[in-house]
Amino acid sequence: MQASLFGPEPVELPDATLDYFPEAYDRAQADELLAQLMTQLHWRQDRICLYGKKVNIPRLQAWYGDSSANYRYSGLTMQPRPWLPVLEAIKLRCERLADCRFNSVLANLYRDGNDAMGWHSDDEPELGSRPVIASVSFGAERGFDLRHKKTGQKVRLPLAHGSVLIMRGDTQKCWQHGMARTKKITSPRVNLTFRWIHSVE
Ligand SMILES: O=C(O)CCC(=O)C(=O)O
Ligand SMILES: [Fe+2]
Repeated sequence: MQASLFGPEPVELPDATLDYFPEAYDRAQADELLAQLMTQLHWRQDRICLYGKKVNIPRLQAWYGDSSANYRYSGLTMQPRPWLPVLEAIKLRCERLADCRFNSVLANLYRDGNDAMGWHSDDEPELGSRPVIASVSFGAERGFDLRHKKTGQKVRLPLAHGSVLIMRGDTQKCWQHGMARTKKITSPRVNLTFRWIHSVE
């Protein structure tokens, strides 16, 4: 497969390094990959403890990677599922675009505009100090919100069907990101974030 025809488009923000490839995949490829990811991934409903109550998180998730890429989450050690061919192919494309390697991917399925992700940084110790994260989007275009931790500056990047956003440098240290609910969206979106997990003892 050829590399992206367009981009990267650098997104100029203080204390962040972002490269956006709006058409890493063309429309036909992106349609096909969306269908494969929706049907092939082992989507599950995770629950978190909120004010002492177990509640469903507002999206479905799946975790794949090398068997060594364990990570700890709320006191549990999570084992990734072994790679699927569709994920390995997308991983390779991201490794070429980002010029680095990934050993795991967190997949999120936003079934419609009611599904969302709260403000956070991808700053777990397993990710190291200046992680490179490649975020691939298929399906409904949703607004990816960024908020500077010190200045409060806010930006919304609409992430297109078939796009790749690469976050690196101080992006996680200085910014939070999230995805708000929206009544306007009634169709699904799949997002894959490729990461390198270091083993932490
Ligand atoms: O769905 C997105 O675009 C963001 C996903 C995300 O922030 C994450 O998986 O950590
Ligand atoms: Fe994130």
